[in-house]
This record gives sequence, structure tokens and C-alpha cells, in this order.
Amino acid sequence: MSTKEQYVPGLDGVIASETAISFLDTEQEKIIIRGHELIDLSKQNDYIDIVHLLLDKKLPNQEEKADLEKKLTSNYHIPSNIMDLLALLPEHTHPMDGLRTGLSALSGYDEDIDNRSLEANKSRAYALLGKLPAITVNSYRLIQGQKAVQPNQDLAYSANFLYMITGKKPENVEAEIFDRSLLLYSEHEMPNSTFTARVIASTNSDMYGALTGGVASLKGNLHGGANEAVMYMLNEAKSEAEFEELLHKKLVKKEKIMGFGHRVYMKKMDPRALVMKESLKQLCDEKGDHLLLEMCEAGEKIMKEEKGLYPNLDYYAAPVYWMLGIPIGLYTPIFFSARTAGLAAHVIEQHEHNRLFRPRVNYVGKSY
Ligand SMILES: CC(=O)SCCNC(=O)CCNC(=O)[C@H](O)C(C)(C)COP(=O)(O)OP(=O)(O)OC[C@H]1O[C@@H](n2cnc3c(N)ncnc32)[C@H](O)[C@@H]1OP(=O)(O)O
Ligand SMILES: O=C([O-])CC(=O)C(=O)O
Repeated sequence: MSTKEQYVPGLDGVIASETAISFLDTEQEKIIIRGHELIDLSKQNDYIDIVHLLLDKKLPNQEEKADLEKKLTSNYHIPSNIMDLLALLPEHTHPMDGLRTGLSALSGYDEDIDNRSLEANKSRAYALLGKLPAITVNSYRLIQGQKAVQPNQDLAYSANFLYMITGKKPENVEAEIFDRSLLLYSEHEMPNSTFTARVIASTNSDMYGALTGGVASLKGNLHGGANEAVMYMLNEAKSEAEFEELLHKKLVKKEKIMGFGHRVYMKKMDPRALVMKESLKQLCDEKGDHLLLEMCEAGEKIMKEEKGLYPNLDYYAAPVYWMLGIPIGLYTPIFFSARTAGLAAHVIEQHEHNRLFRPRVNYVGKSY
């Protein structure tokens, strides 16, 4: 067979890896994480449970869960040099680039960096999960010339993350919904960022490098950057009618509508989007303001009718984050912080069953 026949643009549908971590079963419309269904997990479990499932391959009992949460919270400290570095970044730096810089700089503090053992990689993953919320929030704050915030050890992991973002202790419902968003973002089989991280890890490179590449991948608006783009688009309109008009104009100009479509689900709703839509409704009911939900539903209807396209998770995560009072620039860094659990699991799996990624090309250059 010639290489030309094998070429699939964008590697659409190509199997890139064997994995025991997760699988999008499109026939049964299920997102499987280590044998469990993600949507069921989102109703019964929290983010810490999923971190345990991803890194320790099973859901935790109470003691294991408390132990894991302690491992993360005991890693909250960020070296002062890294905070100084973040404060030096120019003010137009995107928080994803601040996060990428801070994450990359952490590698120098790992004295055991050449150790690729399971134990060393897992303790690295716990350290990253502990530190990334503070790096995320503080890169945003320091770049803007604001004071750094310190984690609150008395709060649970996700509640502390939200507390550092908004500066106030979240209500239970807010903490629950934010935690649910982290859970839904935690792992999703082989998106571009996971592929990037695995490709980097396959050279025997370390977890910091693999995840730093993952941040760069996730920043793009065809991937994680879409959640921010959705919110900027929603904010362009002040009413349902204005939003409908905006979408129609964009469609006439053949613009892509952020938050719609998906390489794997393209003609079906991302099951995670449905859960986030329910959370948006819950928040709208709580706050007695249904405008964003009504706008999003109107957009969903137009995209289904005009393009046969359905929302992905980013479409409903954006208005949820807005209603939680989160600055737009933090939406994609939050997605990455949550995805750190999944990415770390993939780097560990790649290191354990490694073969270097090195594909070939179809040469279409000058004849020779
Ligand atoms: C959590 C996540 O990361 S989910 C993804 C978040 N990204 C987005 O929401 C960005 C908007 N969506 C998209 O750009 C795409 O749907 C992607 C990148 C997610 C998937 O893309 P691909 O599988 O490569 O499909 P591709 O971009 O080739 O689209 C196929 C067709 O559907 C159209 N299409 C796909 N998504 C959209 C969209 N959001 N708005 C309008 N048209 C779209 C394309 O224009 C194309 O039409 P054509 O065949 O007439 O040219
Ligand atoms: O699976 C993908 O390609 C993108 C996505 O939804 C995710 O990373 O959560």
C-alpha cells in the first residue's frame, strides 16, 4: 500500500495508541473512564474521586480519598522565584501563557527529574495537581499587577480553587458546580493536548515538558480556548434576539461558531454539555436570572437547524463560569488544571508502555 492511501488529514479516526485510561464509546454514547461512565460519575462522585480513579486506577474509599486530598493540599506551596517570574511577564500575556511558563519552571525544582518510575511520576502528578490552581490564579493576578493570593487550607480542593479565583468562600452550590466542571474536564481519551503530551513523553522526556506542550495545545480555540471564545461571543449580545442575529450573521459569513461541533461527536451532543447545561439552569434558578440560559438555548436551536451541529462542553462551561463570577481569561487555564489529572495518567501510561512516536509523510514537494 502506498503512503498516499494511508494518509488521513487531521488523523481523523486513526488509532494512535492503546490505553486503559478512557474511551469515547460513540455507539453507546458513553464516555468511559477506567471502566466507569463519566456522566454517572458526575452525579455520584467528585473531582478528587476522579483523580484517584485516573492515577490509582480505582475509585477511592473514604480513607484513600482523604489521603489523596492531603497529598494535593500539602503540595500547595509555589516557590517564591516562580511567583517573581510570573510577576515579570508583560501585562498582555494570556493567562494560559503564564500557566505554561509557571508549569515549565517547576521542572527545575524537581531534584528527581530523571526518574521515570511509576512512584516518581505519581508523586509529580500530585505535586502538579496541588500547585496548578495557585499558578493558574496567580499568573492571572500577577500579570495584571494584582497581589498574589494564598490557598485556604480549610477548604476542600475545588472550593479552595474557586475561592482563590473569586476571593470569597463559595456557597455550597457554587463549589459543587465548579467541582462538577473540573470532573467533566478531567479526561477525554485522545484530544490534541493528550496526543501532544504523549508524543512528547514518548521521547522519554519528562512530565513537565509533556504537560507544558499540552498547555500550548489546549490554548487554541479549536480546543480548550473555545470556552473563552464562547463567552466573548455571548457578551457581544444583550438579549436572546441579539444573540440569534449575531449567530445568523456569523453563519452567513461562514464563520465557525465556537462551542459547537466536535471531532468525535460531530453530529451528536457532547454528553458532558448536557450536564453543564443542567448546572447552568441550576445557577440561573439560584440567581433568578435566566438570560444566559435562554441565549444558549436559542443558539443551540439555530445551530441544529442551520448546520446540524450540537454543543460541546465548552459551550455550557463558559456561561457557568461567568455566573460563578470567574474572569474570562481563566476559563481555559481552569480547563487545563482539571485536565492535569488525565494528562498525568497518559504520561505515566506512555512511559510504562513506550514506543517513540515517529510517523511518516506524503511528500508533495518538488520532484527530485
Ligand atoms: C472541549 C473541547 O475542546 S471541544 C472542541 C472545542 N472547539 C470548538 O468549539 C471550536 C468550534 N468547533 C470546531 O472548530 C470543530 O467542530 C472542531 C475543531 C471541534 C472539530 O473539527 P473537525 O472534526 O476537524 O471538523 P471540521 O472543522 O473539518 O468541520 C467539518 C464541517 O463542519 C463545519 N463546522 C464544524 N464545526 C463548526 C462550527 N463550530 N461552526 C460552524 N461550522 C462548523 C465546518 O465548517 C466544516 O464544514 P464544511 O465541510 O462545509 O467545510
Ligand atoms: O476530545 C476532544 O477532541 C476535545 C475535548 O472535548 C476535550 O479535550 O475535552
